[in-house]
Amino acid sequence: MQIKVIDLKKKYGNITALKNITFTIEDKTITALLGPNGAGKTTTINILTGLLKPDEGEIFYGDFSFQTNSKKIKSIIGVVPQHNNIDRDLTVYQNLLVHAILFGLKKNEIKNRIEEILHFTGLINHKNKKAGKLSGGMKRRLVIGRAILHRPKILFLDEPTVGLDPATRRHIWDFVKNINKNFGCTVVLTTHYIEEAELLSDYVYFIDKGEIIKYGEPEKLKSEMGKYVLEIFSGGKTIEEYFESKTEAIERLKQHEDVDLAKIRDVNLEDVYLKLTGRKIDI
Ligand SMILES: Nc1ncnc2c1ncn2[C@@H]1O[C@H](COP(=O)(O)OP(=O)(O)OP(=O)(O)O)[C@@H](O)[C@H]1O
Repeated sequence: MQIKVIDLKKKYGNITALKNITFTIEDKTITALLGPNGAGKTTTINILTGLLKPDEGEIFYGDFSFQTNSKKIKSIIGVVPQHNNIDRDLTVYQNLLVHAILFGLKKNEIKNRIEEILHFTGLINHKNKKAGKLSGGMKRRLVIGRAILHRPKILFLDEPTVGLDPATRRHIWDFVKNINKNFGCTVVLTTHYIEEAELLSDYVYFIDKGEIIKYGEPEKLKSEMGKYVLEIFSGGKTIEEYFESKTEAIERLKQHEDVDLAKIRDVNLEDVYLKLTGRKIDI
C-alpha cells in the first residue's frame, strides 16, 4: 500500500517542527527519514501513526484518507517508538499477550501467533523472563516483535537502534530486513545514523528543519557526488573533494600544500547531507 504525505505542517507553540513535509512511500519498500536531532522525524512519524494531529496537511494510505479512516488504518500499521515502552514487570510472553488482546486477535489464534513471534525474535527461550531483565537488543526485538504481532502491512520504527552497541545494531538491521522480505511489510524508519539509512533502506528522505531537502535511492544519491572523497586536514580545517577514481584523488592530493593529514574514503550519505546543508548529521 502506497502512503502519500502532502504538505504537513506542525507547530509546538511558536516552535515550527514541520514547515512543509511532502513525500511518498512505495509499497513493500524500506524508506528512511534521515536527519539530525530536532529535524522533525519523530513529529512526522507521530503524525503518520495518529499519535499527533498536524496543523495542516493530508495523509493517504492507498486511497484512504487518514483523517476519515484512522481506526481502520491504525489496525494495519505497527509502531515501534523511540523508547522501549514495554512493561518491565510482565514477562516477555505477557507483554505480547497484552498487545494481542489490545489488537483484537481472535482467542484461538493468539497462542500460535505469540509462539511464531517468539521464534522469529529469537526470544522463545526467554518467554517467561521479566521484560525488564532482557538485554538492550532483546528488549528492542521484543518491541519490534510486538509491533508485528497483528501482521501489519506497514511498520513504523522511530530510531530503531538508538543506544545499542554496533553488533546489536546489525542484528536489528537484519531483523528489520527479514520482516520486510518475509512478510512483505512496508517499513518506514527514522534515523540519524548514516550507516543505518544506507544499509537498510531502498529510499532515503533527507529531513532538515522540518522540510524534505532531498530524496532518492542511497546509491544514486551517493553517485551524484562521485565515488571517493579526498579529505584534507590542514591548519585545523577539513576540506572534502570528490572524485570518480582513487588515482584522480591522489593526483589532486599532490597539488595541495600544507597538508597535516589526508584520507581517501568511499562517499557516504553524510557527504550528500553535508553538501546540501554545510552541516553533518551524525554528531
Ligand atoms: N512536545 C514538544 N513541545 C515543544 N517542542 C517540541 C516538542 N516535540 C518536539 N519539539 C520540537 O520540534 C522540533 C522537531 O522535533 P522532533 O522530535 O520531531 O525531531 P527529531 O528529528 O525526531 O529529533 P529527535 O531525534 O531528537 O527526537 C524540535 O525543535 C523539537 O525541539
